[in-house]
Amino acid sequence: MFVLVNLKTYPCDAVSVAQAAADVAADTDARIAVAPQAADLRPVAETGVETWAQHVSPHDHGSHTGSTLAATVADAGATGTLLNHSEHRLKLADVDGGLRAAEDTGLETIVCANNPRQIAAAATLGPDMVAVEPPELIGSGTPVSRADPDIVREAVAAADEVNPPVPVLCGAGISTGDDVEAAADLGAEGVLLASGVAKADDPESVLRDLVSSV
Ligand SMILES: O=C(CO)COP(=O)(O)O
Repeated sequence: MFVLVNLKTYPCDAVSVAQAAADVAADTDARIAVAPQAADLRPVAETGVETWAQHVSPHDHGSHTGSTLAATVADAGATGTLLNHSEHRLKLADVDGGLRAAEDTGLETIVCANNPRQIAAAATLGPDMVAVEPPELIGSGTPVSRADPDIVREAVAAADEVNPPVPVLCGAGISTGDDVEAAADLGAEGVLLASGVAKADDPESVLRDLVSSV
């Protein structure tokens, strides 16, 4: 199971969460990655943790004020990027363009989606992975793998129908090893989570519990 911690814009210390994630990954052989804000990519990557961007733009160098280029995040140490997170929705053309920009730079990609129909559309675009996150459960503390297991099962089936090798992650409310185990039982190959780690008093112990069953 792949555990990807999206730090969003939570007021946590990105480097100390990244260091904790790097330590837990080294001790356990679990695959754990951290996705900080763009400005924190380089110091996070310097901890040695697998580092992902939260978003990249479809653009190349030029007159694109406010954009985050795939080449720039890769240069800062990111090896992958999320696209189309529920809190950063994109036009279809920009999901496709972001994917192509990431691929050209050698970044791994995850396209996020709200539901199984969108997962099918996302998988058709050929990302490395897709992630289903029902918006109403994001930040709720109620894990999708328990609150809405069918959405995970149906997302796995939808991705399998259009693009069989594409792994499906699930996210929203995931915060314990039991939640990760439940996600795996539903066919997910990873989890995407945020508040359970970013808002924890002791992120390292949460991370250790998260990977205890993987
Ligand atoms: O949006 C998410 C991860 O990208 C999920 O957020 P929570 O783990 O806070 O529910």
